[in-house]
Amino acid sequence: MTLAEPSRKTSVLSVRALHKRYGELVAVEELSFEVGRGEIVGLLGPNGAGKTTTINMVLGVLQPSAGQVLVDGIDVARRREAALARTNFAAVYAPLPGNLTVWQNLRYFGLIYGVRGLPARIEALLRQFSLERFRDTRCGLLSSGEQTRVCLAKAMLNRPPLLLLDEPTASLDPATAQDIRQLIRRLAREEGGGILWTSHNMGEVEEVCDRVLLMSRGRLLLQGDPRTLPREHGAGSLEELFIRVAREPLQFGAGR
Ligand SMILES: Nc1ncnc2c1ncn2[C@@H]1O[C@H](COP(=O)(O)OP(=O)(O)OP(=O)(O)O)[C@@H](O)[C@H]1O
Repeated sequence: MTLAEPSRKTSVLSVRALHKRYGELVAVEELSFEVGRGEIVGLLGPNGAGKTTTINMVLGVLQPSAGQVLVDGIDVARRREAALARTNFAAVYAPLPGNLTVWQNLRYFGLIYGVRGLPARIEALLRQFSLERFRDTRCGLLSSGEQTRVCLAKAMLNRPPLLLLDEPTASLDPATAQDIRQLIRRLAREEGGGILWTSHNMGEVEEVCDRVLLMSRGRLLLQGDPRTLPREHGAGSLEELFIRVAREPLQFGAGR
């Protein structure tokens, strides 16, 4: 199957009964969820809830203790390379090499991903992310917002059906963060990929995400539309619901 072929599956990500243990600590427990085509799903939870562990298992960086991850219908454990060709990732803690220019970085990662027609793809991304004037600038010299745009351009090189974004707007000023959110929403709409997004900014989550998954202590406790979920649980806002789940996870079933 080539990347251009549409998949018959509607989910770009299926996480099934995923489990991760670090010695005695259960970091992720019986976690199951889906991300649909063109859908932006927020993965939320207090520090230590298991979000990064989950993302690393989706990326095939960490091996699950049990359970299964399917990217675009492909089992990551059995066909890692094919699954990874259908995903990409951006996070502030994974910046691009600062000594390479924007163009060199896009070329380098484009070669790793085996992108066909790479020069034209790079030019299109430079335009899409308003990066043309930084083409020959070393990434280490760019501002945080500009570096985020380059990271997102890199993440779109292979037109991934699944995009993982770990706090993509952390450290950005409010105006730049809003620009980035609009850009990401447009990408989901126009490119049709699914996005799994982590953030601690509940206002941003309400604005961007179609659905949220609220985790605590490794378990998925609540999920739903970020605009209606708080009311369903007697909270005035997503932030209030988040704080209640963080402080009283047992009320939401964390101890089961
Ligand atoms: N390599 C490891 N060895 C042992 N424990 C680990 C390891 N990696 C993570 N943990 C533990 O697993 C739990 C989940 O961590 P994880 O980083 O997935 O949380 P998180 O939800 O991403 O948190 P944050 O919002 O702070 O980034 C935490 O208790 C953490 O201390």
